[in-house]
Amino acid sequence: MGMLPMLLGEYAVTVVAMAVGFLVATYLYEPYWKMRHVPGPVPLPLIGNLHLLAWHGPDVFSVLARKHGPVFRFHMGRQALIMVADAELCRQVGIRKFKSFRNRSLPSPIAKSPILEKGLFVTRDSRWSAMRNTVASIYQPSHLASLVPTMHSYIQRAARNIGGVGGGQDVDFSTLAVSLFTDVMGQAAFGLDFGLTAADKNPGGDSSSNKQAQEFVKMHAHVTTSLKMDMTGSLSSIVGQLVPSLHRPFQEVLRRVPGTADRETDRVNRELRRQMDAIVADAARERDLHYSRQQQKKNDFLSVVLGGAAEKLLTPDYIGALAYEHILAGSASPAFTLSTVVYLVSKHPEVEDRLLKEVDAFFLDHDDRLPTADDLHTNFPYLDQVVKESMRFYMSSPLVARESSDKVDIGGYVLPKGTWVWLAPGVLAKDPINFPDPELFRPERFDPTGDEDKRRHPYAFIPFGIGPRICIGYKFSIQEIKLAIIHLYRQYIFRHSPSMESPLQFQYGVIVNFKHGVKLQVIHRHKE
Ligand code: HEM
Repeated sequence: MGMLPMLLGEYAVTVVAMAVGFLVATYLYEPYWKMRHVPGPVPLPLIGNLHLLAWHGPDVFSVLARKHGPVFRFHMGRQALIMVADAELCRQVGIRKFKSFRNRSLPSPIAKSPILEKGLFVTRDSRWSAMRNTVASIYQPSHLASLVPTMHSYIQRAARNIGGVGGGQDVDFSTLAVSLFTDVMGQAAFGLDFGLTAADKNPGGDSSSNKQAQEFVKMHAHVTTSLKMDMTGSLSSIVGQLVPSLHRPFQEVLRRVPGTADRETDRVNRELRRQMDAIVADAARERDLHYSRQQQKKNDFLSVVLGGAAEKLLTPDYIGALAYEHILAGSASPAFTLSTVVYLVSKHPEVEDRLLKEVDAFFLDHDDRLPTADDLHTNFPYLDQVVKESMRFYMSSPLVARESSDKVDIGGYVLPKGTWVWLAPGVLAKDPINFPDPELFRPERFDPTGDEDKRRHPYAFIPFGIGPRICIGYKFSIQEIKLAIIHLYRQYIFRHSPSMESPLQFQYGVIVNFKHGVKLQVIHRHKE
């Protein structure tokens, strides 16, 4: 062998290695290069700016907005996000330029989740608008008002259940709130009583329907908590965040490997799909039976969607996904909000005092009065402020995702088609310009007759998102949360358990959740 071929061989290896290095660097840095005209922190290879999120938690977005201005770049792995942290610019993205921002941009583990991909949250363009128009009727005020008695009976049932935990014992309020709203949503979405808050049912009971419901909810909890965005999810979802195109191949391989989180997620997704399909098929059969017997129509989500002209648009798989999405979206966020209200109120005696006075005044001389949807809207002004301030203080969805469908200018920055633009309601909620002393819990700041409320930008407080793509369950949740608070505070007050950590710790997934629950002590207000 002569020297020349050997040198050529080494040379070829070097050239190939350099070419591969160049291609990898180009692949990783291309998104940064395209967005370099937008200010922001320098991304590291592969992880982008995720290390900042790990260090500071979501406060990082307030820190970056202060440093770089209201429009800045943040790299989630390779993916560039353009963050918008200004109320007027949020209005532009969410409302004024909605035509260019109809769709949500979502990390691959969420967008490709078989359980979510046919729901309203992930669907895009004309299919989304057709689906949204179809289900919007269920959120009309008259339909919501008709749900009050059901909500009421479940809330009373759960409240009785809390009462059973006496003697200064701790309750994990957040778990209880998830059970409560899952029950409410089970009824509202499927017309089924999951019975999670039924005092007369043994939660671990062995009736087969009870067991099935428990299993369903266990899987449901798995879906809610496994969609994490902070690099602590399954291996494929971590890889998917760093290099989105690798998510699917990794998932395909890992779901075959015993013991992996991907395998468990795959099992749960399949099983949930199977159960949802069965529930939809049952509901369709029952509906036909109702029609043939001329019985009164049912008003749960499934029956309404099945009964509408929607059948051509919504095949059973879409209907199943929509109904399931209701349970998923409809239990976790309202439960988070209710738990934060109770947590914050029990820390602020002056707020608790005013709230109790308002609740008691409503029932004065009418002990068995049931608040109507109208009452909830108009007769509890302070409660309204308490709920808003709690949502501002601890926001369950501090980021709202959009994607540009053409070239568009936001705040003086021209963004190419396909840019991921994320609004930051969590940053707006802590901005002293709109919320003086943002670290103080002060419900009165939302008093509509007060100066602070009048001065505030109309889109500075957007915990349910903004524009045509705003949360569809917005009014539904406010109604159930208010109803729950009224019933709870008629009977109890709450105090922090000594075993609860302070300050509260959170985990960041599709929505924010508590790391260790919200542990409270329940005190009966009127001991017989
Ligand atoms: C406190 C409770 C809740 C909060 C804070 C909340 C928050 C949000 C947010 C921030 C969005 C994104 C909006 C946007 O992109 O502009 C959203 C979307 C959505 N929410 Fe909620 N949500 C809550 C309760 C509910 C409930 C009870 C349901 C179901 C009944 C629900 C169903 C949905 C759906 C289906 C979407 C997607 C809407 C679409 O893309 O058209 N949410 N929610």
